[in-house]
Amino acid sequence: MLDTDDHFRLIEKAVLSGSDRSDASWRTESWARCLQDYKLDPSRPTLIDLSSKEMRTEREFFDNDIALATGELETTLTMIEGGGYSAHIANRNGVIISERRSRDSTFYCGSDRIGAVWTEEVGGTNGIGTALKNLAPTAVYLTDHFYADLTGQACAAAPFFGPDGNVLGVINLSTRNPGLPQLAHRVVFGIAQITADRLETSYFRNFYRKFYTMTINVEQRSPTIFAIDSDFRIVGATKNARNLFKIDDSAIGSRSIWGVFEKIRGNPTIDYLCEALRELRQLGSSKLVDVSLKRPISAPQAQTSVSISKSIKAKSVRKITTLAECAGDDPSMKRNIDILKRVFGCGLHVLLLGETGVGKDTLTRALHYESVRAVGPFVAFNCSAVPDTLIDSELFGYSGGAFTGASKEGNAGRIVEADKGTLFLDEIGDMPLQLQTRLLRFLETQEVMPLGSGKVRTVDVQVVAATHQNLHEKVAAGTFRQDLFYRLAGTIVNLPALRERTDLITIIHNLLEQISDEGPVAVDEKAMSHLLAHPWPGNIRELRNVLTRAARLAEGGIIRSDDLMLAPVPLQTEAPSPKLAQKVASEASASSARLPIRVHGDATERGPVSSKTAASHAEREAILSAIDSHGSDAVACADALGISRATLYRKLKQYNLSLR
Ligand SMILES: Nc1ncnc2c1ncn2[C@@H]1O[C@H](COP(=O)(O)OP(=O)(O)OP(=O)(O)O)[C@@H](O)[C@H]1O
Repeated sequence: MLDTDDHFRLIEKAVLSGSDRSDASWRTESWARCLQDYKLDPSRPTLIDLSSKEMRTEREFFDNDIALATGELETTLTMIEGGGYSAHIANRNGVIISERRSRDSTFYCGSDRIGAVWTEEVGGTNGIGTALKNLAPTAVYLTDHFYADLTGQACAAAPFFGPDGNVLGVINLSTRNPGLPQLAHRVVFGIAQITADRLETSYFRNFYRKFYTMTINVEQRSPTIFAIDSDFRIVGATKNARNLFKIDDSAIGSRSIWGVFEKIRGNPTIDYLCEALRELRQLGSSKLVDVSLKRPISAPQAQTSVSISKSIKAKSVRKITTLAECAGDDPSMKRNIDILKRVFGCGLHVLLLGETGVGKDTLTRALHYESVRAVGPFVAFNCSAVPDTLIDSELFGYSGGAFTGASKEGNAGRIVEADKGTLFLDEIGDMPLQLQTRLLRFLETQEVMPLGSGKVRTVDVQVVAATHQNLHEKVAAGTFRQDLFYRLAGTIVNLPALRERTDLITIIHNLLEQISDEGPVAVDEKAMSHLLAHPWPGNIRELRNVLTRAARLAEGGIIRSDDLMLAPVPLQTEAPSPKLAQKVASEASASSARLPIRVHGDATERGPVSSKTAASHAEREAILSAIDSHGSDAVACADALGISRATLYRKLKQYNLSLR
């Protein structure tokens, strides 16, 4: 340990002259902050320990994930045994919230205990605080410390980042071992960084456990991982992925992975990637999915390899329904699919008509994945989910800075993202009139010109449009262009409502196979007769929801009529799902004094038959409460309400609401 005066002189000289070892400018800068900004005295350490009450708040940062983190510390300690190190996790406030000590505590740094605050403002130059200040790994060896009292210890710290790209905490390894060579400490420093990266990866995978994760193994060590949904839309990206591929927050939840790889399309590895994604989707029922690609990829700045994994049981992964399953045993569906198979990919656009929940989206995906286009992207765009003002830029793209609020990077747009693949335009009836003209031009020429780019790009896209609305009526009312209708209607296919199909039993069996994750589930005779008699206004979606719930309630693997809880025939034209109906009912019951309401599907049925306004009011309240609980997570909100995302977006638009 250095004499206090000598240490002060060393600091003063470095700060005043700005001279220090060229590789230690970070140290001079930190010392300067300690002296000039925080007014610390190197001879008088003023360290802070938090009370156990205060610690409860500090731990909340890590919630239930603390076990995950301390598990990593254990592993790390076994790697550096013998050096006398202890391992810590500090939260983003610089407070140590978890600790693992080596068995021999001779070289334990007593001030590095749980509850100690190690921000640079309090602890001077130190591993945790300075790593947090610079958001970079930092090794603080002996006299690098600001306080003279700490110059006998060595620490190696590395920050790790949360799923939102912001710092989550710091891994710190420290020892007072006087015989420790600096070289050995450098090795430990490397291990601290590996631990931080592993932790970041674990948090990311855990946070996005319901999604696919795609890891790009770039030469840089920091984890480069994307979380993608089943439409290949990016729902999350690690800090390094954001930096490397220039992803900003506006891209999360909106850009597809194909847009990110746009610049490197044509690369054999991307084709390989498509192949693996297809494989991923086809993997059966309850296997863990982990697809790795070994071929090099020339992503920006690195020779890399790509691996995609889904770390949860495939039962939670939406299984791709096959064309055969879509057809079932219904002659009209078989005929429809026969026609669609012939025209798909041969230049004719397709228009699917049918009530909500009949399977328009599902059928389009099946067509895509069972066609030659399967190696290309499947891009779904819901015209009612995007505010009218954004449809243009989202669909046709824009170049960087094309308008106020546009991202610097620009956006290729969904049409370009779908190049060589399929574009599913859901709720086409909601496409604003002025954009219908633009869409028509694209359908005629297969050319797009992103906003502000001035460059025309030719693409090869199979378009499938869908709607539950009556387009003829819209054409007659002048809200849908007749020429667009005819252009889209290269092939028009009407999907039958579930009550019109002749194969309900087959569909029930197929659905039970898809949803029963804890062994086979059967339906008893009485329950089956109820299922066959129900009119299914919500079509396959409603049937699926009813069966999913019933399968959970079923005792001994047999669904009985009590498990079905079928809703009476709805009052509204578009049936809310059972879950939404239930929520609507309870909302209604809360406001029953003001709004007498009768809602189907619940024992709380009351009062005279409702006015539509009252039902809408309750429905709006139910949606608001889902948003309150799930914020901007559209999937969770839709799940909670028991409706599809598309319906959620439509209802948001209808009630003039938005996700937070
Ligand atoms: N043939 C099928 N077999 C099993 N499940 C199906 C089938 N068709 C549709 N589904 C399921 O029914 C639900 C609704 O399907 P989908 O979203 O494709 O309907 P949609 O007609 O596009 O609805 P909307 O008009 O509301 O967007 C989904 O959960 C889907 O998985």
